Amino acid sequence: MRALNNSYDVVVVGAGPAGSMASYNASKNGAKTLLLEKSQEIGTPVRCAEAVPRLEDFGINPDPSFVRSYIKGGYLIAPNGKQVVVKGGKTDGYVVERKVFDKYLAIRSGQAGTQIAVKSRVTGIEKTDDGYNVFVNYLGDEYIVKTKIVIAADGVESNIAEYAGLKSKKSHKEICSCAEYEMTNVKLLDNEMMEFYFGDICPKGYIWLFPKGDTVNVGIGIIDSKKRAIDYLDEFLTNPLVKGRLDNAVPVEFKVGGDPVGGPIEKTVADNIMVVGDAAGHVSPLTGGGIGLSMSCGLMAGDVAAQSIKAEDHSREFLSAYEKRWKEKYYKPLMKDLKYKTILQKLSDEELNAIADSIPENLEEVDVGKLAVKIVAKAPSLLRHFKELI
Ligand SMILES: Cc1cc2nc3c(=O)[nH]c(=O)nc-3n(C[C@H](O)[C@H](O)[C@H](O)COP(=O)(O)OP(=O)(O)OC[C@H]3O[C@@H](n4cnc5c(N)ncnc54)[C@H](O)[C@@H]3O)c2cc1C
Repeated sequence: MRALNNSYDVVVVGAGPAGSMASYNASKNGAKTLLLEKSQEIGTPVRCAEAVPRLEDFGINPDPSFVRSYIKGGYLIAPNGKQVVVKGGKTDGYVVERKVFDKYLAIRSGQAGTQIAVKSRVTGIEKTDDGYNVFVNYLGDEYIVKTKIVIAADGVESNIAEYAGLKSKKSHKEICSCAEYEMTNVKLLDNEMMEFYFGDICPKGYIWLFPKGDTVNVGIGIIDSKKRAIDYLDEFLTNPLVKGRLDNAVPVEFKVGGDPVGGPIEKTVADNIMVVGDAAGHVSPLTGGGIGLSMSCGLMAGDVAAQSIKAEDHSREFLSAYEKRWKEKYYKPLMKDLKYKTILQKLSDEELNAIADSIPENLEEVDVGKLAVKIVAKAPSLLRHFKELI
């Protein structure tokens, strides 16, 4: 493989959204960059519900080749069936075909100058005087690629950062176990709205229905439960909450995966290395969404990598500009989401019902104080959670 017989300014491990965006920005800003992906086809296997934020905010045209649905909001559905409608903001976006979308992002990076090697698994990295040796297995042959900077974008299964002593191990309580059917013949409440179900039917997580053109992603994410995610999902298919809407549904794809919802890791840079995306915990602990965050933090890492090459300074101090940038933008919101998730996980079905029953149709006209009093009147046990929020 020609691309592996070379040395680079920047080697990015993993061609997910984080890696493709990081390599795109590194190349665009002049760094000689290699993107390594262990899969033979970028974007596969898919382990995702495929909802992405407004792509226009990343300068990406929402091309029909990968956009399957436009999303204008979602229904949050309590155990008693009460629906709370949320629209705009973070719920505004698309459901994409990730196999095509991830490949599109890699192609875009290749067109900016990135060398790409697929079916190339990184098996280790070794610190050198000013950079790293990256060990790559390609079709059974071992290669050593020299680089000044490594960007670890190797997702939830990440071990590249740990080779550099950066990542703390996440416990199984911080990884959401997910299972998902992509199904056709599903009747949605609205073809432009997502549906989210909460409560005992999906312990410490939620069930989702995301419109995807002529199919729907029907999935579940749970934590630390007695049964497997797929068992809860199969039970849900006949739940009265979706009565008559999934009766004729047939799966055309099945996906499983882990979502790191324990919050961001603290240290994401060391000399000659940066960590980004799922590998860095750049995922909302509340929603499990990480594509937008990975893309955004990937751009930041690629930008700082290119600056570091120009400045001929690849030290931790220089690369800290990346950590400073993502923390300024995302650290507080991620920690807030972590707090909300922790509270949400403790709510009983009765408490979830009390909250949903008290929330008016028009959320914009809500007086938060009066709403809190109304909710606590319905379920006094909720008072302890309000105290946690203060
Ligand atoms: C079931 C499920 C549903 C989800 N739904 C959504 C959703 O609807 N919206 C959303 O925003 N987020 C969702 N997420 C989260 C989202 O998928 C991730 O946050 C996102 O993919 C992170 O991007 P990334 O580039 O960091 O990692 P990834 O997309 O995981 O990419 C990492 C890449 O690194 C490669 N790699 C790993 N190790 C090596 C190695 N040693 N050598 C070479 N290559 C390697 C992998 O093959 C992979 O291609 C979901 C997650 C799950 C599990």
